[in-house]
Order: sequence, then structure tokens, then C-alpha cells
Amino acid sequence: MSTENRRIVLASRASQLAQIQTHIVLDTLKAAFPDRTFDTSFMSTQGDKDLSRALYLLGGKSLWTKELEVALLGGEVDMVVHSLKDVPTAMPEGCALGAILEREYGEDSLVVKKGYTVEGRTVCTLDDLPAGAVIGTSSVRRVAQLKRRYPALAFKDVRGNLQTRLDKLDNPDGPYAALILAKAGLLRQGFGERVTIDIVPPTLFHAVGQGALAVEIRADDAEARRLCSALTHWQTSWRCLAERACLRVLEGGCSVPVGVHTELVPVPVPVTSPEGGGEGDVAAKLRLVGTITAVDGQRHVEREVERVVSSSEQAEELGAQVAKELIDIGGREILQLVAKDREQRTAETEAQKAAEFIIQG
Ligand SMILES: NCc1[nH]cc(CCC(=O)O)c1CC(=O)O
Repeated sequence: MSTENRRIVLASRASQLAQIQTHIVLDTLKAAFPDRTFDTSFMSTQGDKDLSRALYLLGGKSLWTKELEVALLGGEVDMVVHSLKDVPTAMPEGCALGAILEREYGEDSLVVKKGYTVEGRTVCTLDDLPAGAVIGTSSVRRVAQLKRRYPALAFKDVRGNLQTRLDKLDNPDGPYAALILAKAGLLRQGFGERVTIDIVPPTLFHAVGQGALAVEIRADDAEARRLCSALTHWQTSWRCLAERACLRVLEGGCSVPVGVHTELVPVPVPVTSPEGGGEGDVAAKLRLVGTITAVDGQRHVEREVERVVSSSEQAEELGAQVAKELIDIGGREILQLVAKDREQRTAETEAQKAAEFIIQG
């Protein structure tokens, strides 16, 4: 078989969301390259296996990606489909982002428990929730930002796939009044009707890369890279690369309370070469707002940069600049507090585990 007609294997986690996302990428590739053969392979990762510890304490890094990257580098699979939000900002040696697909929904949504009322009235927003109402989320970013504006609300971890979480929410004897979830995930899994309302800035800045799909390839696989060009949405790509550059400078993964908001408006550029068509022939006004919030919601820094950029590298420079400014206006201290808090909680969890072991033993 010639390399030109090589069978391309798409891989992802085995979760329902991951499989749906892989099929979105697969359908796009099949439509763009009808003569080629594509296959799928689904596997579980450490993040799928360790459901007991809070995500925040697992440390985040490559939790959802490692096993898949081993298969990619080993040549067993050719493209790994991820939620970009779950992809660490530093790619492993030999791996690269081949494509970032169009982001339709980056924001978070509030999902209120079925039949939940307060004094006979249905709950339409966070403001309608009574003091002490429990919000289910495993995201330190969401907890930190929501505590800041809603100090009377309570927060509790919730894990498992979307259906499990919704079942826990709707359980009449369960603790949760509402969940906060990524809108994109809800919609892709057919739960759009469960969205009570979107929670947007200035209340809640979404995670870096949230809502966008990404395809990871071997850095030296020119064929996969060519196929990926049919998947890329350059506007989403520039926005997300700026967001990721910001997070990379802050040295955080999905487990630090960093929230972002980006906007991109294409601007006309003079034609520089008669052939045209290259990345150099597009430009856009890019705006990135970056935020860091302390876990207790007490301290918060926010910085915004807007500039015309004409390449993905310039978009990344903009993201890095936002990060440096955030560090200078107090972000460094907040990140140090977050690291200390995590250390302490990890120690507590280990102590608790040891105690349980003694009781069982
Ligand atoms: N944290 C896990 C995760 N990774 C990606 C999504 C949703 C889909 C996306 O953001 O693209 C979710 C669920 C959630 O945060 O509610």
C-alpha cells in the first residue's frame, strides 16, 4: 500500500462525549477525502479510571491524553481527537496539534435540577438560588469565580459521565440544586434542553480552549498534517492558541483557576503576493481577556489586550503578553496560594486514605 492511500486511524477516549467528537472529525474528513479509508480506536485513560479523587488533586496534567499519545507515537493510531480544554499547553516531544476545529460554544451553562423550586418559583438564574444551595462542579475555576460573586452558595464535587452527573443532580434525595457544565459538551450529547441559562463574563470566564475540538498528530506526519488542513478553522485556532499561550506562561493546566474570553474580527489586508492564499494574507483584530481567581474567590485579577494580528505566532504573543501582565498585577501571588492549597488538600486526602486503610485492615 502506498503511503498516499494509507489507512488513517482516529483515536480518542472511550467516553460517550469523546466518541461523538471523534465521529464529528471522522465525518468531516470523509466528506473532504471521499477516496480515503478512516478507522477509529477508543481507549480509556487515567482520568477515566480514577473517579475517586477530585480532579483538582489529580494534578490535571496529561490525565486524559497520555495513553493516547503513547499509541500515537507508537504508530498504532494517526490522529487523536481531544477536547482542546483537556490538552496540556506543552505538547509532548514528537506530538503536535494538527488542527483546531470551529468553536460554536465556549461558555459554561447552569443546569438546574428537574422540578426544583424556591418558594414555589422555578429557578432561572444563579440569583434565584437560596443561600446554601449546592452547585455541583469539579472545576476549581468555576468554584473560584462563582464564590466571588455568590459567596452564599455551596460547592460540591461531581464526577462521572454527563448522564451520571445529570442523574445525581435530578435525584430527589441528592444534594445538588444545579450543575455548571460546558455548554458544548451538553449540546454535543443531545442535552441542549437542560441548559437553564449560560453563565458568561463578568460572572464566569470559560476555560482555555473550552468548546473547541483538537486533533493531535505525530509532528513528522506530513500526510496527517495535510488532511488536518481540511479540519482547521483559523479564527478559532488563533483565539485558542492565544488562550493556550496565556495559560502556558502561567504554567497552569485545567486545574488552575484561569478563565478567558476571546473575540476575533477578520480585517481586510492588502494583497501581498499575486498568488495569495497563505496565512500571511489574513489578519484579524484579536481581543483576549485573561483572569486568575483565588480558590476562595477573594482575590481576582483581570487583564485585556486587543491588537491586530496576522499569524498564529502573533496570536500566541498576544496571549503571552496578557499572562505577563496578569502576573505583574497580583496573579503570581494568587497562583502561589493555589499551589499551597492543593498541597494541603493532597496531604489531607493521603492522610484520610491511610486512616481508611487502617480501619479496613
Ligand atoms: N472537564 C472535562 C471536559 N472536557 C471537555 C468538556 C466539554 C466539551 C468542551 O469543552 O469542548 C468537559 C466537560 C465539562 O467541562 O463540562
